[in-house]
Amino acid sequence: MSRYAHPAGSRHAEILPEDNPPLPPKSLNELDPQVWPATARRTDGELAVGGVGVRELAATHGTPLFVMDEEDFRGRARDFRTAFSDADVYYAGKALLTKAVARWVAEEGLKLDVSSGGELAVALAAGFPAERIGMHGNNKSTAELHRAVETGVGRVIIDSFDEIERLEAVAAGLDARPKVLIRVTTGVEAHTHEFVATAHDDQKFGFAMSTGAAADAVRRVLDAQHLDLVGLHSHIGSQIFDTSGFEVAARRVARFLAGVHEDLGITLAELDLGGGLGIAYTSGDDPLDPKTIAESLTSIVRRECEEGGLPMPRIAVEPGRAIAGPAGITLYEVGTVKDVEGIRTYVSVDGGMSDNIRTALYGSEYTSQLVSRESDAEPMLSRLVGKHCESGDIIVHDLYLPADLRPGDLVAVAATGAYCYSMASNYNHLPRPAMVAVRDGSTRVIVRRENEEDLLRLDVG
Ligand SMILES: Cc1ncc(COP(=O)(O)O)c(C=O)c1O
Ligand SMILES: N[C@@H](CCCC[NH3+])C(=O)O
Repeated sequence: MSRYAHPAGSRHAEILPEDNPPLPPKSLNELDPQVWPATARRTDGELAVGGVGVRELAATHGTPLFVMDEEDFRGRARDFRTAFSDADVYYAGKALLTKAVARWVAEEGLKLDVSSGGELAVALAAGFPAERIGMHGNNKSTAELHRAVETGVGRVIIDSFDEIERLEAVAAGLDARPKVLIRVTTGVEAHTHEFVATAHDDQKFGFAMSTGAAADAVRRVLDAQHLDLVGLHSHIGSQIFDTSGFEVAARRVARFLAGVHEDLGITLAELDLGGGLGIAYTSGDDPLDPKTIAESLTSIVRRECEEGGLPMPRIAVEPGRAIAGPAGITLYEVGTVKDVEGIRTYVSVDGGMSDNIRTALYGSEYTSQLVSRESDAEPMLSRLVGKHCESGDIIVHDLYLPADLRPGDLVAVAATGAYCYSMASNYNHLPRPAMVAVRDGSTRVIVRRENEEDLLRLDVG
């Protein structure tokens, strides 16, 4: 079970107790299909994804390298579309957004959630239809709102009283009337890391239902002449494994919808229940499947609406991680193997917290293996670390790698498709890795590797 999955408080940068290492796995070469991308296979010992061997990928494109299994990504997008066939599925671009990814999303018939002007710009550059985009953000600037309204995004999710005024002014200036949803917080304590729980009252997102702010926001938006209120939005957090948090939130927000109907005589047609479905980072993780969650949410909303005497709204969801996460791996080359006698072996690779900040930030767990070959050597208790000047620059806290691991070997970390590239940095002036999409034996660079020129491009001093 991932540490991340527990409401463990601020466990970021915490080092696991040394006396409690995990048990070695049965095999160091076996790929758990729950954790690795759908097309991942070992052929003659070497890992291939999308029919392309990792040695060829590393030789041609260098390391670290993000490798996206296009078939896996598209398959998961399709699974959501099928499960939510009577609803709207907005892929949450914050998990991973490139022009190619935006096109996959469009081709698979999903809509797109963007949470900044930058994400909107990437989507538009990819030719993503503006009317299928929803715009999020707890502090959207006037310029961002202007761009969203001017380009005709399908909806804006309002997050603050200031934004109501700002968006009304922007819309009036453009003589437009954008569709808007109000983001409410339901008071649900999601079972996840506190940094990514978003529905309790003491945090920055949305309008609290418990304090009356949400009801106030509804009234103010209704008074705004240039805003077309179409629904409510609730997102409880991210990397969640149990249905109960989603269910309680769905019930509360559907009741609130019924309250709006009763008090104001207004029927809001849309109910967006956000994203947040967890994925398997390790074999112990047990993710929910889209079909189960779709059935449960739909029946809860239906029941509440029947009881409140209002028509069933159109449901929307916003999965990000559950579509992009399992489709991606990161390929690294081992640089040094350092045995700290009696404790563990530190395996340093050519990336680190600049391409995966999640371990340092949330104490996340990952699965990693030697992938350029297989090995029958003894399992060696290891810590996979990067090349940054931080002792917290850890990619995988505790794992077993084969004792014959040596510099030049390739290791892969699974389930890095979401929130790794999108949260990458240039710390220590490391160029950000390239990203390739692999499918049916062919490889396409979808984001090129940064180089020294890129690192110096903005430094005009
Ligand atoms: C409003 C909103 N929608 C969707 C998501 C996507 O979440 P996830 O990637 O966990 O599905 C997030 C991130 O937590 C979010 O804040
Ligand atoms: N970035 C986070 C999740 C935040 C989701 C966006 N609201 C992660 O890596 O898990």
